[in-house]
Amino acid sequence: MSVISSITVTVPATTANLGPGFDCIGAALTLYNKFKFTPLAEGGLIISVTGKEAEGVQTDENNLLYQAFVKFYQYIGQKPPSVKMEIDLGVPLARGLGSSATAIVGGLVGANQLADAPLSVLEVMKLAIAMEGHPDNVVPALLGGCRLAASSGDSWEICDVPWYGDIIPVVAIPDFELSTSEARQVLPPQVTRSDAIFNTAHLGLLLRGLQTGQEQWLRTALQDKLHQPYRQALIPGYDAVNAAALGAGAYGMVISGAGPTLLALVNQLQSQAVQEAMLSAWQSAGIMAVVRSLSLDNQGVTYQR
Ligand SMILES: Nc1ncnc2c1ncn2[C@@H]1O[C@H](COP(=O)(O)OP(=O)(O)O)[C@@H](O)[C@H]1O
Ligand SMILES: N[C@@H](CCOP(=O)(O)O)C(=O)O
Repeated sequence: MSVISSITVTVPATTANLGPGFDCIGAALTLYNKFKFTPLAEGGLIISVTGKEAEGVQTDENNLLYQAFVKFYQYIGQKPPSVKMEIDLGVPLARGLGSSATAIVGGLVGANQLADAPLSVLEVMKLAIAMEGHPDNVVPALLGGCRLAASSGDSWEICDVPWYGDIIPVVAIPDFELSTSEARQVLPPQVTRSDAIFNTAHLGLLLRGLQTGQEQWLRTALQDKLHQPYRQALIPGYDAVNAAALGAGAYGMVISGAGPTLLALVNQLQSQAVQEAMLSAWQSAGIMAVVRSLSLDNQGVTYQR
């Protein structure tokens, strides 16, 4: 076995659901968390966190990055080593940009590398999906790009979704948190057949719209009936920001992940106007926000020894 002094794992943020693809589609974005793992000869656990919102991350054994690290060693039947974990936060917490997915993927990949990579990427992916409970943020965080995940028995079919180059993701990130578990609690346990059909058709159209950039398809496709109607009430200013984004020429606006970040898909020409309109609408509703134009990350998780 080789001796590793430390390993740094970089994991991208994600935007899950993309409107009608609840719990099955997501894309990796150019915003990153970095996790450095150093084995400790003297024993114990040390967790340090830097970056904006660092005080929101636990620094004991309840830390999600550490829980994923431990999960990996349980899976391979070994005792987790003592470790120092240095977290550099670039992904805002509990905003619907997959911060929990970065911690789960980072912990599993960091542990796998420290242990000399006994698990394949697919095995790590299955563990990550099991920990997160749905695939749509951990899969693109791990593999990059836009990904559709479909379960097949106890395995997963993962499909790379082509993304037309001129479709730009603009994220409007408010200064309040909404935990994914809270945003899942408002969802009904059952949906009507007509709502299921609506989303099936719109997700199909979305895949073609993302691939071709066909404007009218994208405008129609971003609608959803499975989660957004129930979650909008948790996001003050939602209607105003949506109207502003559409008025400035966005193809559409959706809730990023479980929210509260709002994601507009735009073309290059409209990007600046949409960003300004979303920011101003949120400010008028009394909410501070950061609005950014991002790109798709096509690499997924990376690591350096
Ligand atoms: N870098 C991190 N290290 C450890 N835990 C993290 C990290 N980022 C997020 N978490 C945990 O995940 C929680 C947020 O998860 P969640 O509610 O699913 O929101 P998100 O939409 O950001 O994934 C945080 O409150 C924290 O407990
Ligand atoms: N499909 C999930 C996605 C949650 O993503 P996150 O980025 O908010 O963790 C959901 O909508 O609940």
